Amino acid sequence: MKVGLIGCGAIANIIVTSTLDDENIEITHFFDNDVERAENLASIANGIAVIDFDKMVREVDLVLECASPSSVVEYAPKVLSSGRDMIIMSIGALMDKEFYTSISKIAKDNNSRVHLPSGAVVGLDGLKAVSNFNLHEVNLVTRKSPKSLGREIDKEEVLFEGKASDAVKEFPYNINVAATISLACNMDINVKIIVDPNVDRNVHEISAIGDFGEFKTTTMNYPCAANPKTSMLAALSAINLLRSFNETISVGF
Ligand SMILES: NC(=O)C1=CN([C@@H]2O[C@H](COP(=O)(O)OP(=O)(O)OC[C@H]3O[C@@H](n4cnc5c(N)ncnc54)[C@H](OP(=O)(O)O)[C@@H]3O)[C@@H](O)[C@H]2O)C=CC1
Ligand SMILES: O=C([O-])CC(=O)C(=O)O
Repeated sequence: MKVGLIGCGAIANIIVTSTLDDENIEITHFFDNDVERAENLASIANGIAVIDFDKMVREVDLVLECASPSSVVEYAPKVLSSGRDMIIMSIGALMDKEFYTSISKIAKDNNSRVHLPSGAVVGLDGLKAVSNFNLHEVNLVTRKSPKSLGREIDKEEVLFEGKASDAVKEFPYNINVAATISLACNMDINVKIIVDPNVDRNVHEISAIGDFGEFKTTTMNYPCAANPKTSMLAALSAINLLRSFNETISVGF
């Protein structure tokens, strides 16, 4: 499977360096605002730094976005209308209902699919399982360091409390997980974002209550060295998704 990347930053670097020896995943095309970044990563993988986006789409089987919510809005319609599948990391873009509906239709009409990795949280398997079984409430509390959230503070502070659809607008690079959870359970979930000078992890706590019972998950992520907003698990979940396309037995659904 030939894969083209949009975005050659922290997530892309982990994905590329971790799949170099994987015979089923061939990351061949590298596209970024910053051509030098694309060239550097392309040289590691023996691939091509892309100038002509449309050409890249024609030459790959799948496009993996790990760039920004605005890149999803700009490029997803093109990729999906060409019949190519797409993996999206900047999932916050899909909280816009009109955009979500429009790319769903494009994908359906062109026989392409959108894949959303679980990203920097655990627990989506359970959430999906209970989502149609009278789920009452889902909450996410995210706690990150001042460095991750780009704040200079010396004591804990709640930066945001509200719905996921608003959280992704205020923190487009820090809370895509809220969008993933919302889409998994078909609910605009409750989100609290805390900046905490006493943590060096990106911590996400999910709690869900419904007729099934309740569950809580806590993910205490190491941030990526190249981008402290982003957790390593986000990249690892995309690698896991890429590998799942070649599995004959699927586990964990
Ligand atoms: N789903 C999840 O659980 C998670 C999702 N994410 C999201 O994944 C995305 C990638 O994260 P990460 O690798 O850490 O980000 P980085 O900032 O490390 O890398 C992103 C790269 O993409 C480039 N880029 C951004 N927009 C465009 C565009 N329109 N066209 C071409 N290149 C573009 C950036 O260039 P420039 O710097 O010039 O903008 C940068 O080089 C982010 O949106 C992030 O919020 C992150 C963590 C978890
Ligand atoms: O990586 C993380 O911990 C979460 C994140 O940035 C996001 O959801 O956008």
